[in-house]
Amino acid sequence: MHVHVNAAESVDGKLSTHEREQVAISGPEDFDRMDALRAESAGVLVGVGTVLADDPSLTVKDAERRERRTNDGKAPNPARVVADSRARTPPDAEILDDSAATYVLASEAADEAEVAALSAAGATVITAGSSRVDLSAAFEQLEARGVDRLLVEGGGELIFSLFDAGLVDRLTVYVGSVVIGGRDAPTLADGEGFTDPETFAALSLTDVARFDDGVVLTYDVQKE
Ligand SMILES: NC(=O)C1=CN([C@@H]2O[C@H](COP(=O)(O)OP(=O)(O)OC[C@H]3O[C@@H](n4cnc5c(N)ncnc54)[C@H](O)[C@@H]3O)[C@@H](O)[C@H]2O)C=CC1
Ligand SMILES: Nc1nc(O)c(N)c(N[C@@H]2O[C@H](COP(=O)(O)O)[C@@H](O)[C@H]2O)n1
Repeated sequence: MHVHVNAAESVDGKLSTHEREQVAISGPEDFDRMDALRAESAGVLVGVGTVLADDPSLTVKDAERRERRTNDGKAPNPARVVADSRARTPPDAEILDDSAATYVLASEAADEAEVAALSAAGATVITAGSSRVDLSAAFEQLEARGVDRLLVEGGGELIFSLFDAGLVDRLTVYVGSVVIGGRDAPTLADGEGFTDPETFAALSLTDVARFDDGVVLTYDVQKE
């Protein structure tokens, strides 16, 4: 599985406000760059925290990009994938409309009735892990279904877990020219955090580019 994490943060590293409400940190050029990344992906992954906060659609917005995908024999939109240990995704969430396939990665702790409701709403539920989604195992099941290239859009809890599990290949971060602040505002990588410097995720900076009134930093992730 190739995993590319892309997100937008303020200069102080926040993904949104302390109220966890969606804010547009990117400008039009960066949203278009993100749309191009979606069009190149087999799946777009977010955590359920992002679904609950933002209710994103995760579709390719540009019609020409969707047409190119169709001409290449692909579905117009990549699959939508949500990491959702307890199957909390609302059955009327945007990611469950009929514009693309949707996978819910759940754990064995998910309530059977919630799983059934998501299946009835059109999702394919993949179970991996006892109390939290085992991301490596879930990715193996996605690959078996042809989803072999993931764009991860957030949020901070999920992104930290992916780094912690050594699953990230590439990171692009748009740094918008704004300060959001707030000790409880989500950051690019939340979770428990690393303690031993030996275990920090090591990155290699490969590009710096200006988009809108901010910069996009591109990193390859060093793997052992
Ligand atoms: N600026 C940006 O680029 C973006 C900002 N956001 C913002 O991020 C915030 C949401 O982020 P978070 O609250 O951190 O939620 P999140 O989107 O990272 O979801 C976390 C949830 O995912 C589930 N999960 C299942 N398996 C997991 C695993 N192995 N590791 C970690 N989580 C797992 C858990 O239920 C966990 O609570 C919102 O405020 C949203 O607006 C979200 C995406 C992009
Ligand atoms: N790249 C980026 N920049 C921002 O400023 C953002 N607020 C986000 N948020 C994420 O964008 C996605 C929206 O998807 P749809 O337009 O609904 O398809 C979603 O993943 C948000 O969390 N991203």
